[in-house]
Amino acid sequence: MRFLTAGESHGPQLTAIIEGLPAHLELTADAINRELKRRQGGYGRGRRMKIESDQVQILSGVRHGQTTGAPVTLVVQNKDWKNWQDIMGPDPIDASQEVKKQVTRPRPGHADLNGAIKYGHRDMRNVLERSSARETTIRVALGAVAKQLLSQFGIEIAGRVVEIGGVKDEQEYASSVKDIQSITEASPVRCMDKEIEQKMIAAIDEAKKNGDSLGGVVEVIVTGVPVGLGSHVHFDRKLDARIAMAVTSINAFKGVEFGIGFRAAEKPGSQVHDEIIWSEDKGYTRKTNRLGGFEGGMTTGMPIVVRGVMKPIPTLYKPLQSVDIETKEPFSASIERSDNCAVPAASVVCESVVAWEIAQAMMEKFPSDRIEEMKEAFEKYQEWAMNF
Ligand SMILES: Cc1cc2nc3c(=O)[nH]c(=O)nc-3n(C[C@H](O)[C@H](O)[C@H](O)COP(=O)(O)O)c2cc1C
Ligand SMILES: C=C(O[C@@H]1CC(C(=O)O)=C[C@@H](OP(=O)(O)O)[C@H]1O)C(=O)O
Repeated sequence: MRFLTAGESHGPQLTAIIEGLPAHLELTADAINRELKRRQGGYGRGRRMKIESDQVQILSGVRHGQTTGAPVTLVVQNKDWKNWQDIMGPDPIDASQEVKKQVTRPRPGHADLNGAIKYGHRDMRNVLERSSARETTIRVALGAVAKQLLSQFGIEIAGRVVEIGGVKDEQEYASSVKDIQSITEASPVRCMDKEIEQKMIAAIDEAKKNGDSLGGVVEVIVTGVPVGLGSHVHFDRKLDARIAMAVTSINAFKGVEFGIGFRAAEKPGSQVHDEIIWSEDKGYTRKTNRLGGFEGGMTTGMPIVVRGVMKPIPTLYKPLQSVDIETKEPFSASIERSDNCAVPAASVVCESVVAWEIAQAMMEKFPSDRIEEMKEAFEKYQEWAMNF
């Protein structure tokens, strides 16, 4: 199973094409729209989110609420496009026309300058339009499809915010996805602790007042995963490695860890590795889950626990040193609009990219053209693993 995405932040639409989904999977626009709405929420977002109200159109591969096995095309329109048509249109302009809203002032921390030099764009709009996290909209639509597939196998996924700007929620993850979902849905910062939530909100407000931005840490857990997704036999089949790639591909994500993650460096092996136990009703499990559900690039069957760190948003009202590429003069930042913290929204993106990687690993382990056949193979394997 694979996908491609296309689309600019202020272009007409975002598009994704998925190839390799089994036939007869129930898929509705409503299920995808619920996820798109979740991504748009969250404290700290800028004015763009007041313009957009993301809705998916399913343009191929689904008929009467079920996949047919053909490629699935998903489209989300940019409402803001109507304000950008003369700037972002594909038609050539003649020499007498002025290119409007040219960008010649690269923002430290964004893709502007590197992309401009690499692709030879004097107008850095040609870079920022695609490097914008607007693309995460369609990644969430893809994640919604993946979640739909995973739900057929009882695999559930939830995300929460565990840190914003140094304000931390130290509570260990809950093993119930439902606990996380119910609390984070009601929380504007998608945090599980009410008191800490208020401190996070205050930190975001304070940063905004100072023309600054904040990053943070998000956590995603996945339950119901069978043992043995991914593989130890080759580097690019290791599922933890693929998830790490997917998480750090989210705009502004700079690191990833599984289970106790970087804290493993401080502890002896006896306090890191999870002891193996067996029981008649559960088969092989682990006493603890410090390794976050992975050994040897494969799932252990314990919940997957993955965390990603997001750096603060690069577009700042507070000036940072940069250089205008036309005049070579230093300038002070002047911007129109930006998010000042997108960590809560990014937790939904993180869930989505993790869901996609797991769905893809499921398709590799139980390859099939029909969802029913895939379920049969899954159930047979679960029984085999239990009796092993
Ligand atoms: C949901 C989300 C919203 C974002 N919103 C903004 C924004 O409003 N302004 C901005 O400068 N960067 C924003 N970013 C971050 C940039 O897209 C990102 O820093 C940029 O693409 C450069 O890539 P890098 O940080 O991964 O190196 C956002 C990221 C995410 C995940
Ligand atoms: C559009 C979204 O996020 C955008 C991500 C983004 C960036 O530079 O990454 C910059 C902003 O774009 P704009 O300049 O149009 O306000 C955000 O609003 C979105 O999340 O849907």
